[in-house]
Amino acid sequence: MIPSEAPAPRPDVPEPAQQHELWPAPFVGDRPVVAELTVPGSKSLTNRYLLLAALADGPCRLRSPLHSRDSRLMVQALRALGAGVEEVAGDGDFGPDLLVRPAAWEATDPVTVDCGLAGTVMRFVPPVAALGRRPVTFDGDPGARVRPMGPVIDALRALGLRVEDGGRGRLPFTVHGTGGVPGGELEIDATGSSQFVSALLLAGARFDDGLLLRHRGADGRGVPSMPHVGMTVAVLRGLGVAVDDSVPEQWRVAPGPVRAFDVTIEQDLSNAGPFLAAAVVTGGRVSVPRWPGRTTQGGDHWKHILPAFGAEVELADGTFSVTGPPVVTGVDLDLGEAGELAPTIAAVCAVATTPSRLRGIAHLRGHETDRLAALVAEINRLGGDAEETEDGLVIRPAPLHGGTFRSYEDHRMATAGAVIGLVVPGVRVENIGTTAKTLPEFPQLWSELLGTGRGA
Ligand SMILES: O=C(O)C1=C[C@@H](OP(=O)(O)O)[C@@H](O)[C@H](O)C1
Ligand SMILES: C=C(OP(=O)(O)O)C(=O)O
Repeated sequence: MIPSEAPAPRPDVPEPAQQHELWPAPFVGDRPVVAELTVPGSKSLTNRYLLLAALADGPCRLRSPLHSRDSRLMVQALRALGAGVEEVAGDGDFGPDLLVRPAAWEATDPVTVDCGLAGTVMRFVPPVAALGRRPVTFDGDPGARVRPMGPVIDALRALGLRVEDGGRGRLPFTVHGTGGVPGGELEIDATGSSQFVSALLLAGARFDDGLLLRHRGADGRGVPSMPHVGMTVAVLRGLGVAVDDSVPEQWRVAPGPVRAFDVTIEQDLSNAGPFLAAAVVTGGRVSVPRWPGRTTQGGDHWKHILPAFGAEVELADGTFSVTGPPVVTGVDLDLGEAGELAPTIAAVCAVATTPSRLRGIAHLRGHETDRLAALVAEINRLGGDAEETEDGLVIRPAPLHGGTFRSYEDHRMATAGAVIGLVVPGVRVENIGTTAKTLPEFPQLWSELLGTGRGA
């Protein structure tokens, strides 16, 4: 069944009063996209290092960090908690470096933290706020107020903190720190997001007794996006924090200092995705220099995912290249480890010549929007044939036509619309500016990719 007008994916979130501009997605038709480009720094690495700098035992430097809405919200949150963050000139292509002076925890006056729509801010900052002495109120966009937060709030309570949330288990809520967290053993259900695990591990070394954290999923379900937990563990170890993850779904963080650091942030491999997908859907070739040889980023999965569509991939001399196939075939993929990549993948599936099935991504219903509903609605609005399953999507080939592709304040919905628009004439993406969440340069980089931008 192909509904002509699908329901709004988030009926619980009011429509923005303001009408957003429609961005005419550049259409290339039969012209293969051939380009080389790099993208700004990783959101996940930038926001982890920013947070850990506020907890470190001395001043820290982030080189080539991401500068986007999510990273700015993290900076503002850490400043509110008493850390100093300053921009200094660096060698990065996408903005200055950041110098961070760790937080002083003595202040007692109440503050408010705006989480925007950033999962890394709304989940990672509250356990850090618990270390201080001031009441910290967390709030965010209307879309953030429906994102799952319960496991972090419950964990803080289990650690002895007072958290006022009006019984909602969501934003807004206030954490009342008392100047320290005893720590100890905790059990949470992190089936809704890996960020619940990361949030507690990131602060865990600063708890008096450290932390022993166990995941116990409803119906035995596991933690999604596990590479992001792996990233958290690797970053902590790199800063001298002892983490034992030898038992599945259990993590022990030893109490101790977080060593001050000077790091260079890798480019965001998940955000490289739409550009790589451009090669796939147009039968072109896109290369990304400075691809890390070893990385904890989930975006490294492109190496395994893009060949499933028939593309050829190569990593040579630090440059990752993708050559698109003559005919894009559908895929059957479990994306439980890489849910963040699903909107881009779904866009490629929508223009593939055979059916696709994406599995293991039920938790995408709690991302920036309900991504499963949003993808179905927007692919079908263009004449596609997409359907939700219990844990993912089925997308069948159908002739697509132009029209509006709504983005629901979701950066990855907006870039998914751009990918489809490359090969479907007349696609207009609503609010392309929402890409500022993690990639404010998207419209310019997309023009450069197509040889129509600066320096073309
Ligand atoms: O820890 C992180 O930096 C992230 C974890 C993942 O969250 P989920 O586990 O909720 O998918 C990912 O999708 C998100 O974009 C970033
Ligand atoms: C799920 C995402 O973001 P967040 O960090 O806000 O959860 C994402 O960027 O795809």
